[in-house]
Amino acid sequence: MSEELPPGWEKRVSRSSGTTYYLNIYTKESQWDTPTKPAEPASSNGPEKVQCSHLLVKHRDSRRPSSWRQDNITITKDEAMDLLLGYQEQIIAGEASFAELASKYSDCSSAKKGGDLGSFGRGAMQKPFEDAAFSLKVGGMSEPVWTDSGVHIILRTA
Ligand SMILES: O=C(N[C@H](Cc1nc2ccccc2[nH]1)C(=O)O)c1cc2ccccc2s1
Repeated sequence: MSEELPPGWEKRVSRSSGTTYYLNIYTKESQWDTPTKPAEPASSNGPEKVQCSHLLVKHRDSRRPSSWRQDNITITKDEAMDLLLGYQEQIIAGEASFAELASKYSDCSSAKKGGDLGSFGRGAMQKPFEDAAFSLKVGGMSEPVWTDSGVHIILRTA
């Protein structure tokens, strides 16, 4: 029986194990499983820009341990994480909106806009923040992310 492969795949035999595998001719990625749908062309490099809101909790070792909320921030990193996890729980439980809690508790000046940072491309924000933001789908919320500013949760809005 002619084994018709979906378009974009080539059947190969592994030199080491003699096992059949399949090569995506666009991305050169290989897989053991027989493909059932056309090979995806090279995946895009992701969006050029994202729009995010964030809730930042600073601590005594933050790059700038001061904010609109508190002139001199003295809590420890552990205390900052505990606070942030509490906010995250409230948001996930639907007890409060992201924007509500960011407005009240974020140590970033973006708190005035419900945490909205606007749209930004790669290279604009501290790398751990950027990597988390660009890995989110629209509507997705990150796990806590550490930067030199403190610890954040990020909501991608566009
Ligand atoms: O760096 C800022 N604020 C810092 C805190 C901070 N550190 C961050 C690190 C990554 C992303 C956002 C961040 N916000 C501060 O107030 O000490 C920004 C505030 C705003 C406000 C509006 C739009 C962009 C930005 S970036």
